[in-house]
Amino acid sequence: NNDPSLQAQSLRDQLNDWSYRYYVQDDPAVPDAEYDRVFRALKDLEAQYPDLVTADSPTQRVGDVPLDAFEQVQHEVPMLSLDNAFDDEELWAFDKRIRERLDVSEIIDYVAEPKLDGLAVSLLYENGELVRAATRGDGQTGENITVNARTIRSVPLKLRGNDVPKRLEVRGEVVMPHAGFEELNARQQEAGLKLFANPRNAAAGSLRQLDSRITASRPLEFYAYSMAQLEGWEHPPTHSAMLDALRDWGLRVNPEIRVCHGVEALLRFYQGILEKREHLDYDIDGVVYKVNRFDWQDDLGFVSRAPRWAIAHKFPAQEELTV
Ligand SMILES: Cc1c[n+]2nc(N)[nH]c2nc1OC(C)C
Repeated sequence: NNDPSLQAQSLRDQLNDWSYRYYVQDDPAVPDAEYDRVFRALKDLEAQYPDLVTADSPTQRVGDVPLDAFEQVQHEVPMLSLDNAFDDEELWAFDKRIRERLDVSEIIDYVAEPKLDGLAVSLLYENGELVRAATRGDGQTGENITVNARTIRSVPLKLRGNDVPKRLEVRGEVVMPHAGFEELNARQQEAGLKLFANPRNAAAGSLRQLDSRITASRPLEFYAYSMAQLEGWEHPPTHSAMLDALRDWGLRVNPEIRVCHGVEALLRFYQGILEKREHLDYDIDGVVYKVNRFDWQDDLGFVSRAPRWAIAHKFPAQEELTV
């Protein structure tokens, strides 16, 4: 077909499909060179017909004009922190408190997730389009980092499929993988610039850049771990069903996440992730357990700043890496 608008649409769809395969399914469909070739073809087509450019085009990820400052964002649903458990007894006590409060005798299903050591971020999608990204800040007020979040390839600019919520707020962690961190510090060293102390600081520094071209040059990845606002879609009954929905919409969800039946299963998961820890591509500082059923999460609610229905089970501190 020689209709440039149809050509542009088909190139965009092709590139977005390949990105989904690469980032969400961890199963690339084509070599990077093929992706780049089609990307350049779209770029050329858009240069020839500028009014064909759409906000969700993969070519629109790198902003240009740096911001003077970050706007503030009020989180409609506060971004809370987590209580910690440092040993098995505290975990048994956590489970006991929950069963007593719910007044149930059955074994509780939890979702167990690696706790990524990065930066918590909120992504807001309206009618499937990414309209705003914000840092956690103090949990109530964060910074608007939308232009910077758009540069992260594993953040979809548009939700996948045509049956998407009217409004969806996704929460997750932005991390910098070890390999990217080492390369970045090598470049910083070369250029006589300051080195980053650890991947978490490097991710924070990269996300809070006023110039999104710098952010675009940094190896950042996003992993979704929960949903805050949801409109125009039937709320999933469990956290695990919610994570499946996020994957279907094109959000990357950590592949290590498991549903665990009771505390023994949580402790096995904890041991398993602890053994995997040094082979993972990114830093983690523990695992997070969440009651799977949302009706029970609602019954349990929150104490002051943290949910009663979730807890972080931290690892012993890693010997500090000497940079
Ligand atoms: C603060 C936080 C951090 N993390 N990290 C993971 N993996 N899940 C997760 N959930 C969080 O909060 C929810 C329990 C709301």
